Amino acid sequence: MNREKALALVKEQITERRYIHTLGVVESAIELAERYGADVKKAELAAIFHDYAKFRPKEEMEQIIIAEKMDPALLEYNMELWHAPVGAYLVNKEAGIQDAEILDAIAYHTSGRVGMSLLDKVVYLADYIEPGRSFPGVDEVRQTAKQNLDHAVIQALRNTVVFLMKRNQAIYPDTFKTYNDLIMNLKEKM
Ligand SMILES: Nc1ncnc2c1ncn2[C@@H]1O[C@H](COP(=O)(O)OP(=O)(O)O)[C@@H](O)[C@H]1O
Repeated sequence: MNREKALALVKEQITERRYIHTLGVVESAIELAERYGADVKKAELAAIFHDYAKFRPKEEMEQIIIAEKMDPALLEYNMELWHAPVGAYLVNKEAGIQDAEILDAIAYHTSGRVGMSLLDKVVYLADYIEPGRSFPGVDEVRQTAKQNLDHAVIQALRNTVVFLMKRNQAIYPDTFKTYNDLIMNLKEKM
C-alpha cells in the first residue's frame, strides 16, 4: 500500500491531534530505519498505522482481545495497552495489511516484547521520540537514538516504567521482560 492511501485510511480513524503525532512517528521511524538498516517502507507503513485502533470503544477492544485469544492479562492492566495488539488485528482485517513484520511492530509498539525485531524497535522508539513529544527525559533518548538503538529503547522502557511507578500504576509485565531481555543481551555497555 502506498503512503497516501495508508494515511487516508488512518485519518478516518483518529483525531487531528493524534494524526499529527502519527506524522511525527512516521518521520522518526523513517530516520531510524535508514540509520539502523531496517526496511524503510515497512517502518513507514507500521508507523502510519500504529495508532489505528486508538479510538475504538473499550468494549470492542475487549471483545477482540478475547475472541482472538490475545494475552488475557492485557485486560487486567491499563487499557492504553490494548490499542496496540487490537490495532494490528484491525489493520489486517480492515486495511488488508498482511505483512507479519509490520503487524508485529504495531502490536508491540506500546508494551515491547521479548525478542523485539529491528522493525519493532524502530517503531517503538519512533513513537517515544517523535518531534511532538515533550516529556521529561525525551531529549536524552533522542540523543542516544543517534548512537545506539538498543540503548535508546532501554532508556525509553525505563522511563515508561518509572513514569508508571511514580503514579502508583500497575505495570504490564511484558515491558519488564522486554527491558530484561534487552539488558541481558547488550553487546556494548551503556
Ligand atoms: N507496561 C505498561 N503497563 C501499563 N501501562 C503501560 C505500559 N506501557 C505503556 N503503558 C501506558 O500506555 C500509554 C500509551 O502508550 P503508547 O501507546 O506508547 O503512547 P501513545 O498512545 O501516546 O502513542 C503510556 O502512556 C502508559 O500510560
